[in-house]
Amino acid sequence: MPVNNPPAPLRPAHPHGATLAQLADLVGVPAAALNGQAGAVRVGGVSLDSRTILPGDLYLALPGAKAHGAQFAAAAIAAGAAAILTDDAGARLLGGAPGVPVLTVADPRAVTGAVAAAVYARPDGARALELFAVTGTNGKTTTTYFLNSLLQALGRATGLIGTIEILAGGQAVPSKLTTPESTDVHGLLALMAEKGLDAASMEVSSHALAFGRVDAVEFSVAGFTNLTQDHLDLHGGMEGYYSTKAALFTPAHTRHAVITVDDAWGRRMAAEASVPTTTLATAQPQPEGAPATDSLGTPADALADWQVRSVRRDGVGSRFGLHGPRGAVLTVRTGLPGDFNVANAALALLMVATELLAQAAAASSAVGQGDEARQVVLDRLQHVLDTADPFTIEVPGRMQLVGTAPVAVVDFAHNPDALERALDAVRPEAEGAKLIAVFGATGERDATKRPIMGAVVARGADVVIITDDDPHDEDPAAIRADVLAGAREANDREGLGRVVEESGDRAAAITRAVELAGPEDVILVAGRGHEVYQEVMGVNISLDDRVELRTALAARGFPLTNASTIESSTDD
Ligand SMILES: CC(=O)N[C@H]1[C@@H](OP(=O)(O)OP(=O)(O)OC[C@H]2O[C@@H](n3ccc(=O)[nH]c3=O)[C@H](O)[C@@H]2O)O[C@H](CO)[C@@H](O)[C@@H]1O[C@H](C)C(=O)N[C@@H](C)C(=O)N[C@H](CCC(=O)O)C(=O)O
Ligand SMILES: Nc1ncnc2c1ncn2[C@@H]1O[C@H](COP(=O)(O)OP(=O)(O)OP(=O)(O)O)[C@@H](O)[C@H]1O
Repeated sequence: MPVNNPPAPLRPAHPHGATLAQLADLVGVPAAALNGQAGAVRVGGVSLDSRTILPGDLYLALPGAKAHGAQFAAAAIAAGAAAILTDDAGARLLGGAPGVPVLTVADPRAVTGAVAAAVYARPDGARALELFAVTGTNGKTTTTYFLNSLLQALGRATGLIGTIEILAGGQAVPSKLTTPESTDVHGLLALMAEKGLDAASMEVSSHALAFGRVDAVEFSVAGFTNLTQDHLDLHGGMEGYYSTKAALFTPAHTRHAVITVDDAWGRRMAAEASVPTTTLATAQPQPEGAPATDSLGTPADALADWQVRSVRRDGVGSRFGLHGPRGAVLTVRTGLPGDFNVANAALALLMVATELLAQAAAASSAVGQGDEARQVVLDRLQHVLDTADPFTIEVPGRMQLVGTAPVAVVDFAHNPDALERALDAVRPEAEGAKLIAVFGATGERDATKRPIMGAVVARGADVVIITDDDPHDEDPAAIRADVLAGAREANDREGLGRVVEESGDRAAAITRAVELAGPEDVILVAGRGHEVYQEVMGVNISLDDRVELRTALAARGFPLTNASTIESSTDD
């Protein structure tokens, strides 16, 4: 997702704010360091981007990979910044008399979350929202949408923060980052509380954890989906990626953890979590009755507190049972295709169940009615699952059905595991029917996954059309060459006999896929999901896979769905 012009920050209309003296105390700066009356200056907001400073804000001038925030201090002051917090290097860049008070700390990013939390805290210090966090390589967006839908079905007034959009009580704002900077996160949560919301679901990316974007945010329940290769450019390797994610499952961030233990990373996460943890196994026993195992051969199902069992196809979606301790069973349905959406639905349900069961246990322990209270929670959840069908929703660009014959799907899969699962989920059942995949890799992100993804598409699809994604500042032809090399190598070495084509223009690649399709075939356009711009050399070019696919299908007279989130998402 291109990040060119930061949007106006979403924050409360009536922030309580904090004085510089209070903030100096919080970050360990001696009061004597504040000259004259500076300690009495009250800041009403906080931002680490000069372009989103509002009058009276504290500007956090942080060192970055490309620049030092102090280089933008003049712009921040011109926008009305009342004070600056920075490091020694920033203070030197500011020179002697910037014109506003300056607080200097060794590592400003390390205190950013706490400062933002203090500025946006409610005067009574109360925690306003029940917060649910989802992390993992894949499934964060879908699981947060499922959480949001289930919480609403339970009567909660909800907010959502994630890759696609931010929902803050009647306002839907397209997202720039999966997890915004902590200054924006705290502003958003305060805005949600001001609007009377009482619960929110949030995606927490590994970048967010690495850059302290959820510092001083207290989650009720944090959920883990899975860990497979991605973002190795940031983390250096899987071990670094794992330990960054593991930081979420500590008392610094959450009160409870719900961890999917289908693979060895999940089991390690559950073993190392330092908060009360509930485990979930979603991998299906194969064959019937045998325990599910991971690549190390360990039975996941046998270790988990809750298990997904008896998955059955139901239309394009699935039905399953979620089995828990003491004979608990919840019967669940999701209308979204793929076993991974069974896992996402089970995780969302168990996160909410964990919170409700913890509340019920706390309320009933005094009167010794734990079992009854537990059953009331489970019955309520089952009632809502049966009546509201909360996991049958449209998640923009996630397994989104655009056409029916051929089945034509747009999906966000852009790493090896997601791609393999997405291809598997849409494989046509009719004999002789083809799966046609359109795919391309992003520039300036983990280049090692490109040939791997090329091979995955060649193995999973009958016809492969390799195209561009967001090249950013890289040469798109070179990115395609990396992906094509993986696809052709797998095709030749494994004798797959696939048709592999190249088409740099993504809209043309989608049209080509439709040209090659018959009504019995399936088209999967993977990698960009809900995105409506392609970023090429700093320029945003309008491109929406769903619109292109629909136009190409319509031109050939193929039947379309009436997916409702296509049009609206092109408005931003
Ligand atoms: C690697 C990374 O995450 N970098 C983030 C980081 O950049 P940086 O610290 O290097 O910033 P910089 O560009 O050197 O600028 C230094 C400072 O000057 C400030 N500045 C800069 C320009 C200006 O005019 N005024 C101004 O105040 C910046 O806000 C920054 O604080 O701080 C910036 C300010 O908030 C972020 O915009 C930037 O996100 C970049 C753009 C980004 O694309 N991040 C992606 C990779 C990311 O975080 N993705 C994950 C999800 C990944 C996934 O799961 O697929 C996400 O959570 O979205
Ligand atoms: N639980 C899952 N396991 C593996 N793949 C999944 C899972 N859920 C979804 N996917 C696949 O991954 C893609 C991305 O899903 P989703 O957007 O929900 O995850 P995400 O973690 O938010 O991804 P990102 O961080 O890249 O935005 C989907 O389009 C689908 O192909």
